[in-house]
Amino acid sequence: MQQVFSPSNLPFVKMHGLGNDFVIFDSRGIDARVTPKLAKAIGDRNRGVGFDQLAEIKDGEGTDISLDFWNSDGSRAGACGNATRCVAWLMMQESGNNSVTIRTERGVLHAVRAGDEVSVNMGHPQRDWHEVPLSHAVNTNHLPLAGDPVAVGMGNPHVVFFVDDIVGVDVAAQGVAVEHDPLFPQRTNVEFAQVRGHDEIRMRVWERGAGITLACGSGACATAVAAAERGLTGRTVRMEVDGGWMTLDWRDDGVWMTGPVQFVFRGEFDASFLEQI
Ligand SMILES: N[C@@H](CCC[C@H](N)C(=O)O)C(=O)O
Repeated sequence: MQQVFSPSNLPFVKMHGLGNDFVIFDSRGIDARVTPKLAKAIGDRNRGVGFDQLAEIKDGEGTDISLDFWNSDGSRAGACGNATRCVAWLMMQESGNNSVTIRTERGVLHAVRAGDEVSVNMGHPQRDWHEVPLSHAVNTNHLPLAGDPVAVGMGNPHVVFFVDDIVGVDVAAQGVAVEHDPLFPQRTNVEFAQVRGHDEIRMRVWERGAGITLACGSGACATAVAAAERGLTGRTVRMEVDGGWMTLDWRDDGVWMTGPVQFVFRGEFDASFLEQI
């Protein structure tokens, strides 16, 4: 019988990476598990705590830990780069080590300290249509959509539009329309990118299941891959998102993403809140 969360076993941590904010649970050693209903209630910015994503730490499987991710609409996500960096920081603070291995839906990720920032190898990009995934076979470098975007899977689906004037993009209106386009059977994250030079990109994002966020780590990785594939940049870029700056480095062993993390507070839920869910 699965244990139901109760205030005594539901402490949480609030963190953000470049303003992409997270509630982090540590479910290691207990049977209780997050549910879509619980995630959606906690993610409500008026009635709950509010987050872009919830990260649930579970026992490792040949790794230090495992991680599951939930969006604020209660949907699951196969990857969450900024939350991975935040949790990696927590684990490194706990262990005193400078690296951590993390099992996620997309496989084993490695994170390391990078000065006062955290780097994570988000793995290799998925470029075949069925890996992204898309609903049918198309050229993922030139999707049959207005704006000629690129599709890249990073454990979750992304579609990247290159634009000349990123300030003028209506991210919400265009983002929600593309998120729900039938070409994406699992919906998609939507990035808009303006290339500033061979090693610099400005990116804004509409996230599947969360809407506009100040940063998206897997989206930044997808954008860096798309730009390099199109020959618009090299494989190492500095990227400015609404929440600040990060570095992307597409190496032979995967796409490394580096940026800051910020601990905000530790909290615990009141029983009256949990009882209403
Ligand atoms: N902000 C995350 C991406 C979170 C998941 C995304 N909304 C999805 O549903 O795939 C990141 O930093 O990667």
